[in-house]
Amino acid sequence: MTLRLRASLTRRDFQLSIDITLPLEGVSALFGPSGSGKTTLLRIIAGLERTRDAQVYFGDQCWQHGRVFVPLHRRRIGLVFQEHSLLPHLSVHGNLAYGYNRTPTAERRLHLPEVAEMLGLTELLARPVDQLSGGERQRVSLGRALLISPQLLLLDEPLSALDTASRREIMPFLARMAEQSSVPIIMVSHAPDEVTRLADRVAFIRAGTIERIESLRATLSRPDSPLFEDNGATSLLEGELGPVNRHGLRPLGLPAAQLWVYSDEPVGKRLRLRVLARDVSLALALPQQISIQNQLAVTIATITRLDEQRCLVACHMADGQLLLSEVTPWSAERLGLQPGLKLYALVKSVALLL
Ligand SMILES: Nc1ncnc2c1ncn2[C@@H]1O[C@H](COP(=O)(O)OP(=O)(O)OP(=O)(O)O)[C@@H](O)[C@H]1O
Repeated sequence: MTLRLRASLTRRDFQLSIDITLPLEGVSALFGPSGSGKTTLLRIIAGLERTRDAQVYFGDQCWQHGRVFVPLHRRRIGLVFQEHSLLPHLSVHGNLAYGYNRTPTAERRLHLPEVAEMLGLTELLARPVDQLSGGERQRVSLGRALLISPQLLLLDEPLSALDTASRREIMPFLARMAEQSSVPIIMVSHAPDEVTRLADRVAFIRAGTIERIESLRATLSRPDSPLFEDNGATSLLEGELGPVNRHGLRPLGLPAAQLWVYSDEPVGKRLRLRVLARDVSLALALPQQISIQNQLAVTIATITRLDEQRCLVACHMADGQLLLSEVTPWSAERLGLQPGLKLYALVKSVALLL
């Protein structure tokens, strides 16, 4: 299933010109700088920005083309914005039930108890929404949008009004919602950590045009990815969680490509892990007397000179996943690094993306 979108729009200092086909499975992030047109694009998809000559097709449904213009409520889109827009005089339950009760019975696919459970709201159902934290309120907004059983969820920077602790708290719920609800999500974000954590693919927008659409994995494997602006190059690894050892650590991934992590998730659960390239060192032999637990046999795929002081070395792990390491050009020369060389990656720190 895809969203096909063609639209152009001119404002005083701003020109939007879009012609894209966006796959709709899972989470698509719309990533770009402030003023690049992210919200405008979302509004065109929702039918809130009525541009002449735009064409919007959701799968084989025509939402806008020529004289056809389907209004927002008939597009069956769930919307969540930066600031919550809950009904202040109602409880959590009242807010969740609001859209649900207005959805025709035949179209209801998601129901209140399961959505409340998914978003950790079951214990809060009786609470008035003005007695909730910012993060809890945003979870209610997500639940309310889901309970109209939408065909598509549009999230416009849903976490950006929250403080760091609330963002961290809500991310696992968002991830779970994306995984369990099977509703495709388009999420506007300018936070690389959100995108790395939640997205399956990224559409990069700049000055009113989509520069490219690529899978998260593809974007993380190129050294010039705009997602690296904050933390430098980052690897995204995936694996199944193993049982806890006597030190409280658990293996993630296949035995030959295993990283040790702390986690309370169940055995067998697939988890994403983020590793910053600057936290990965390379060694020609397996070091013996070293505190670093995570030592992996890898093979160099490519070496890219980033600047005077840094080389990015992309390595294949034994399971085929790509692990990036940042080293100095001096180290690269000293170790004789070249594509095809087998060596060891020492991973100083990993972050589980729950
Ligand atoms: N109602 C409006 N009238 C005129 N210009 C507008 C209007 N809304 C947005 N703009 C302009 O259109 C351009 C794109 O705005 P848009 O809100 O889509 O960007 P954005 O990428 O979502 O930005 P941000 O990340 O800051 O929210 C900007 O130059 C903005 O100033």
